[in-house]
Amino acid sequence: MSDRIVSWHDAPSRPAFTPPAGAVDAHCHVFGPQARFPFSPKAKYLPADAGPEKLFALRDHLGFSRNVIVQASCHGTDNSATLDAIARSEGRARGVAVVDPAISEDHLHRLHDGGMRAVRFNFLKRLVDNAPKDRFLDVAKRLPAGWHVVIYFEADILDELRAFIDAIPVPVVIDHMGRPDVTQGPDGPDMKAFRSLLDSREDLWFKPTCPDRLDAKKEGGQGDPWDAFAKAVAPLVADYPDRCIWGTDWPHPNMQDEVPDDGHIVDMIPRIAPTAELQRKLLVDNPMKLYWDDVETAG
Ligand SMILES: O=C(O)/C=C(\CC(=O)C(=O)O)C(=O)O
Repeated sequence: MSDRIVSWHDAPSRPAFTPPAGAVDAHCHVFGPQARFPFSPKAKYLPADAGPEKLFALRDHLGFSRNVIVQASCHGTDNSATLDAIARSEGRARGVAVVDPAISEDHLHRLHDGGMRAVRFNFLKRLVDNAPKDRFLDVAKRLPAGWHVVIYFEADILDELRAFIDAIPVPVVIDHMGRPDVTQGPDGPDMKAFRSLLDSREDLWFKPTCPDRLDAKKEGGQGDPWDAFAKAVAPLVADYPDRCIWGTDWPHPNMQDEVPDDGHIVDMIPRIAPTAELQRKLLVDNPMKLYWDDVETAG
């Protein structure tokens, strides 16, 4: 297939920021390789291969120790590519699965054995055909012990999702803060609404991630170095330091028109988490609690 998309930098810079020992890149994906792991017939984008070797080389290049690999929508509900990457990581990766809500308990436990610790519910219309809340809630009630739910949505449907989120009986992690308009600033309506969601339950976590998406030129932002993102997001990390986790979002699905430099993405970290204590929480303590609660110390 000649038109498979490349959405990642082939030679990202080395960041100026050095992550603390044991740092986790808690939001990244793998694509294929397609010859072994074909994309879903329902995929909304067809990327070039971005497999585990590339991901682990990037992890080392950026100074990270671990990855949380989130099943990308182009692989649908067949988690084989993500499970294969976890299996190749020598214990240094765990995952977030996407499942058919009718999945059996047995299958969920096999996913657990393969390193999955959460399911993702994706509400972006450009990525999935449907997002059945009642069926999502049913599977949320049947997850293995210790699992959580990851939700991906855009700010304009937050209100509509509140009752659904309230009803989820396990901890919830929100991808990219529910995609607020960061150009509104830290006190804009989108950030206010997101703070009100965070205040509604203690076991709600978030990813202060994707400056490249949220402050993209095509979203009305300025692009790299993503100053509006830094300004809007730093106060959120300061106010909820025990409930945030961070990731690169490599290989940046659908970002082929404004491919970010991963070194620059990492250099956003000290701008939103300026102290060593905040950095340790964001990159080590918090993701370890969610994904490696069976491991005593990071490293
Ligand atoms: O991965 C992300 O963070 C965002 C994505 C892709 C995605 O979620 C998927 O394919 O499942 C996006 O906004 O296109």
